[in-house]
Amino acid sequence: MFAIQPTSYGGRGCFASCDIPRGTLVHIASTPFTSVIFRDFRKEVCAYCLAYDLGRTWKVRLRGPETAGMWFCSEECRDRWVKEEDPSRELVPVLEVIEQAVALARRKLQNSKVTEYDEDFVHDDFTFQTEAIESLWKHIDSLVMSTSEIDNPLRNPALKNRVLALEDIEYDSARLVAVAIVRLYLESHNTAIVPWFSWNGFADLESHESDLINRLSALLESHIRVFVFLKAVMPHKFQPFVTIANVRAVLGREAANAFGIWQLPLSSESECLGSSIFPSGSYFNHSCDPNLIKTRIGREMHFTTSRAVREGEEICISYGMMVTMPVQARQDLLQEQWYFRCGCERCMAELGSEA
Ligand SMILES: C[S@@+](CC[C@H](N)C(=O)[O-])C[C@H]1O[C@@H](n2cnc3c(N)ncnc32)[C@H](O)[C@@H]1O
Repeated sequence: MFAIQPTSYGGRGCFASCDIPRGTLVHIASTPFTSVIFRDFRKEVCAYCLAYDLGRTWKVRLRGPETAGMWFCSEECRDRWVKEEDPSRELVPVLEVIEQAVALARRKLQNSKVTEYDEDFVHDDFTFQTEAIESLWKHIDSLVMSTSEIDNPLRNPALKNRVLALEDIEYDSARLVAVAIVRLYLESHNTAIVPWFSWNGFADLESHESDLINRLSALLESHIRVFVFLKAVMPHKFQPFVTIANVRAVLGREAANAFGIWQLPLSSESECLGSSIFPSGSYFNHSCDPNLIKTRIGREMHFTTSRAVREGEEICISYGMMVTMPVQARQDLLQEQWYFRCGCERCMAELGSEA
């Protein structure tokens, strides 16, 4: 019903291949390539259908001793998660190891006097030039490589505190990256995958890594901690895939492509419960006069036309609740939160008439 083609203002976009009536469901993005329910909410959000009942704790856990930090609203959801997300049973042990490492790190941190890193890698005078960022990552690589042969980064004094003092949001990022790395591992072992589910399909998405860290220097330090943590805890067979390039690939793509898992029904009071990346749903550009509505139905994202669309017209969603704002406020919000200058037809027309 639509094809992905280049646009003149913002990379690729989705263009109608035929006339599409209003109210047509043009796409369903079903299983995320990777996703995470934020730590604060994970007991209250079903790991399969994402049901959230105003803070009620769900009771169903995985069968067996591993809990992998997941709660389910029903046994049916639990069994569907295992069947659809982890048929090869590679993911649960990885998530479990992360959970155990977090618990251990928290205990160690409580018993030690360490509350901060010995020294941040990103100093006040750090310049966010590409070369500076690349050479910092090279430095991290050499620190990790010098220890990983014989041991893990927890034994390296320059890295240890960095792993121990991870923030909740960094554990969330670590889970998001770990799921993607398990997918990559499975793919490299020829486990059957659907096309939208390939690492290449994921890596083809846009990255906003440099915009992200240029705006908030702490994020570079944070990405480093996520990498070092995964290097320390991911089981041996996944280690060849725990590379700086892969960690940066996931975290950079999250910034440009993640769909927030918002509490339903959606309102300005809704909590953001987590984050999912659906490559197949990531080619819809933003418009301040959208003709497509995205709706979360359980764990799926549904994309439905909100008016009739002509063949050849671009189909766009709105990335946030901003269509009623004045043009400059919309531009500022999109730049601030999504790192791009909106080039949609409405903005161009309104900015043109203001000039
Ligand atoms: C989810 S991706 C959409 C697909 C993307 N255009 C691509 O080629 O991969 C979001 C990115 O597309 C670009 N984009 C989306 N809507 C835009 C708009 N209205 N104006 C300018 N750039 C836009 C921005 O770079 C944004 O970070």
